Amino acid sequence: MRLSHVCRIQFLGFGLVVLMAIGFTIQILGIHFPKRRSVPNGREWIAEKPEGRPQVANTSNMIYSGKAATFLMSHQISPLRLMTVEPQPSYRTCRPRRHIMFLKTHKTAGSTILNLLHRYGERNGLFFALPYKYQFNYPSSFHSYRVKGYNASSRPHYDIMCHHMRFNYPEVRKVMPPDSFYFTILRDPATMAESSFSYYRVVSSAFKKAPNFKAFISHPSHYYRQGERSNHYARNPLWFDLGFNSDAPFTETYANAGIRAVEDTFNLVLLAEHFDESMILLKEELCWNLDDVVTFKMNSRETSRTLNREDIERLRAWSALDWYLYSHFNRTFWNKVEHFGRAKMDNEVRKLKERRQFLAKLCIEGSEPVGAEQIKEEAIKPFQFGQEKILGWPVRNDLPPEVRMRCVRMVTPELQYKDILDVHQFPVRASNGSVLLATPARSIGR
Ligand SMILES: Nc1ncnc2c1ncn2[C@@H]1O[C@H](COP(=O)(O)OS(=O)(=O)O)[C@@H](OP(=O)(O)O)[C@H]1O
Repeated sequence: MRLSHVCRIQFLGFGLVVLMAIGFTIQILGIHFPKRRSVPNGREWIAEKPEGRPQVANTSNMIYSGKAATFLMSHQISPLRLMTVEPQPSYRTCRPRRHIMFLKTHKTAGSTILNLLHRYGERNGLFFALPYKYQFNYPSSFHSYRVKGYNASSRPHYDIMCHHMRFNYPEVRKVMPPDSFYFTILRDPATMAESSFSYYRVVSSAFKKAPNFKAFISHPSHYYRQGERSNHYARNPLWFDLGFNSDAPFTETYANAGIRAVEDTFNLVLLAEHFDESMILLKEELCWNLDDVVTFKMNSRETSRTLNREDIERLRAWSALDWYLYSHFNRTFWNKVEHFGRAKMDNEVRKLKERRQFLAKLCIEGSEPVGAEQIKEEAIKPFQFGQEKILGWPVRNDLPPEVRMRCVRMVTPELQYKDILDVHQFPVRASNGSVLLATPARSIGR
C-alpha cells in the first residue's frame, strides 16, 4: 500500500518535471501560441487592425495579374493576408506603446527606423510632432517652437516625434507626453565616419579640406577646426546629436556623465550593426507585432570603402567620446539580448528575415535596391546627396492596388513620407472647403 503511494508521488513528480521542461523550452525558443481564429473560407482574410481589433476583408474583388498572380497563387494566399499584421499572442498582457520619441542620429540607419514609425503612426492615426521643413532646425539645439502646430498655451497632443534634431530634453519634454518611450540608435564611429565623409563632404569644412578619406584618417586634426561649417559631422557626431559638447576633451568622468544622462532619459539604445536584434528588442519594448518592425534598408549607398584595422583604430581614437559611448551601449545592448534569451532572439531574428525576404519578393521589382535613375515614381525616389549613389526600391506594377499601396509605403523615403503626413495633419483647404495638396516642404530645401 505504502509502496504504491510512493510510486504515485514519484510518477506525479516526474510528470511535473516534464511539464516544467516543456514550459522552459517554449520560453527559451520564444514560441508564441496565437489566438485560435476561424479558418478563412477562401474569400475572407483577417486584415490589418488599426485599433488592434481584427477586421474582415473581402478579397473577392481583388485584381490579380502577371507575375504577381503567379507569386500569390503559388503561396496559396490572399495578397492582403501577406500584408497582414500577425495577431497579438493571447497571453500578452502589455499594451502597445504609442507615445514615442526617437532621436534620429545621423548615418545610423535612422531613415529605416523612420519608415517603420511613419507607417505605424499613419496606420494607427497617430499625430506626429513634425518640423516645418524636414529637420528641427538642425544643427541648432531643439526648441519646442520648431514643432509645427505647437503652442505653449494650448499644448496640442503629439504621439510620435522622430525627425533629425540636436537633442534638448527640457524642450522635448514640453512637446511629448510624460509617458513617452525614448529611444535612439548608435553606430561604430569608424564606419560611421566613412559613411559621413562620403555623404557630408560637400558641406563639412574638415571633410572638404582633406584631399581624400585616407588623408583625413591620417591627420584629422590637420583639417578640423572647431566651429567651422558642419564640422559636427566630422568629430563625435553622436555626442553632438545627443546635445553634448562634441569638442570637449575626452575624460572618463565627462564621458561617464554623458552616458548617465543618456541612460536616465532613453529607454532603449539600439545599434545599427545589429539592426535586426535591435528591431526585436524594440518590438518587445513597444509591445508591437513583428510586421510593425519589418523594413527594407533605406538610404544605403551603392558602394562603400572597407576600412583596415589601423583606419578603424584611428577613427575611433579621433571620435573618442563617441567610441566610449558606443562601447558602453554595446555592452548594455548584449546584456539586454542575454536577458531576452539568445535562442529566443535567434528565433525571432530568423522570423524577421524571412518576413522581409517574403515581402521583398512580393513588393519589389527584382527584390533588390537600385539607383534612383531606375525608379520612375517621384513618391519613392531616394533623395540624392553626397558622393555616392543612394539606393531605393522599385515597387512592382502588377500588384492589386491596396497591396501596391502598402508596398509603396514600405519604401517611401523619409522626405516624401513626411510630406504625406504633413498634408494629413495640416490639410490646406480652399475657400469651398475642399482639401488642396500642400506644397511639399522638399521644394523649399531640407
Ligand atoms: N537596416 C539597416 N541595417 C544596417 N544599416 C542600415 C540599415 N538601414 C540603413 N542602414 C545604413 O544607414 C546609413 C544611413 O543612415 P541614416 O538613414 O541614418 O542617414 S541620414 O542621417 O538620415 O542621412 C547607410 O549607411 P552607409 O551605406 O554606410 O552610408 C545605410 O546603409
